[in-house]
Amino acid sequence: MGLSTAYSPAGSRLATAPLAAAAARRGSVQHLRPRRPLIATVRCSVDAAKQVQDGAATIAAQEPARHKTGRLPRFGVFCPTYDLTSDDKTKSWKKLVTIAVSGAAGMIANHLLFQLASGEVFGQDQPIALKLLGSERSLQALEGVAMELEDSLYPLLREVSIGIDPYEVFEDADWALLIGAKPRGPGMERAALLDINGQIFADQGKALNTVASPNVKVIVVGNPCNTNALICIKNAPNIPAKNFHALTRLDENRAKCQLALKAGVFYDKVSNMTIWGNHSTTQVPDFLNAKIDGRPVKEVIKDTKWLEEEFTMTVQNRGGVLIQKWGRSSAASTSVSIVDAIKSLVTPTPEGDWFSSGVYTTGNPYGIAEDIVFSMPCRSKGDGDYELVSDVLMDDFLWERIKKTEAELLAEKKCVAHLTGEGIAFCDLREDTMLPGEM
Ligand SMILES: NC(=O)C1=CN([C@@H]2O[C@H](COP(=O)(O)OP(=O)(O)OC[C@H]3O[C@@H](n4cnc5c(N)ncnc54)[C@H](OP(=O)(O)O)[C@@H]3O)[C@@H](O)[C@H]2O)C=CC1
Ligand SMILES: O=C([O-])CC(=O)C(=O)O
Repeated sequence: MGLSTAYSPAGSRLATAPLAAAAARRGSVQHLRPRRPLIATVRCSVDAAKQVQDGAATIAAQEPARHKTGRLPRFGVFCPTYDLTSDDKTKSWKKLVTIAVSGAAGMIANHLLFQLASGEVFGQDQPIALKLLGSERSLQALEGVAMELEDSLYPLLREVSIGIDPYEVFEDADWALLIGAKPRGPGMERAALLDINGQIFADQGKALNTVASPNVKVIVVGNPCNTNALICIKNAPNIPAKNFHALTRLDENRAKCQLALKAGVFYDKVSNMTIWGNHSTTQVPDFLNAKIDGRPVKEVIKDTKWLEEEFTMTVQNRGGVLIQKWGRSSAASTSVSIVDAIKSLVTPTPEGDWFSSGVYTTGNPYGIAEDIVFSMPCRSKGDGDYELVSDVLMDDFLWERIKKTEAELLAEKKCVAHLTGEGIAFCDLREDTMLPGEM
């Protein structure tokens, strides 16, 4: 079987043709693709060692693959030399779902990609294509990830492709799981993190707007995820704002775990768990509306001081405590929570229950400031969409804390005004609040 690794210049006709087609489908192109070097890799051999050695093969070797597929170069048996569609005809599978994942060589993705490929997330009759976004920095690692996916022989995994250009990787994506982001380093101001990562999400929002499926569902994981999601929304005007989520499901799962432990019940007895607000230490785990075995938490756990103080702080700081113990931030449990978040959108929410997600606030029934991304209680019919739950209780304790996390998000929004098209950024983060992973 042939082998090639190719480097292609930006803007080649072959590279841009699919973009033009996507733009034509959409009717208008809001953002033109920036011209910059493109590195894409073709993997059409099972000889991994030779692949790594052959790091700089020719453009010519890559172009035939692009001609045949009109898509990103693929890996292994997913190369265009093998026609997978002839196999699919004999199977009663659903139509292929295309999932783009950024930060695909990172720790969270290293769990998530295998859960996606196994069928655990979208079901055993749902074939998937994985499109992995990396960078020049991570390209080799990304190839390693793709090789491991191949070696796992997942029947539902019908395509693996990698790239470092979001305009290629996000093409026709039905789901975009945006994980890649720079971690905050020692001594780094939150404002600097907002700016560096915000730039990544502005670029990726533009790319999604131009080439993804018009109804793509986007889950932003990379921190600060609420504000990154807002930046994405503002840079993707063709995609409904409702389609964007900031991941707060890990916080919900952490809160459920703490309540179950305190009440002496198994996790599955805890329901209606809302995380309000920002994925930061100002987040509000709502014990007023949560239930244990169908009963209000406050009827089961009568220790209000524990709920207001220890429970709340444990959930807010869980990520940081974990980093102190493990030396790295949560990766496996984050991946599980991304799986939970997707499943919550593609399966009907059980009657009377709900789930938390960071979503766009415009039109919310609670009186939370409009035009930010705020974690709130959601329900889904299982069609990928959701509605906000309106019948929730509110008291002074809960509302006061909701206002604090709202204030933080409004301040973060001002810091990224230059990335949302709202003018000149002014960053005045009074308290330098933390991501859950920082303490
Ligand atoms: N919302 C939530 O609940 C949680 C969010 N997180 C966040 O998820 C993100 C990813 O976490 P994790 O997978 O553990 O992190 P890793 O460090 O393992 O991977 C992150 C990836 O981000 C990419 N990246 C993009 N820009 C930069 C940059 N400037 N410097 C360094 N890396 C960059 C890198 O990929 P490449 O080079 O390919 O771009 C890297 O592989 C982080 O922002 C983390 O804070 C973590 C836990 C929970
Ligand atoms: O700060 C981080 O990277 C980790 C994080 O979000 C969490 O554990 O909730």
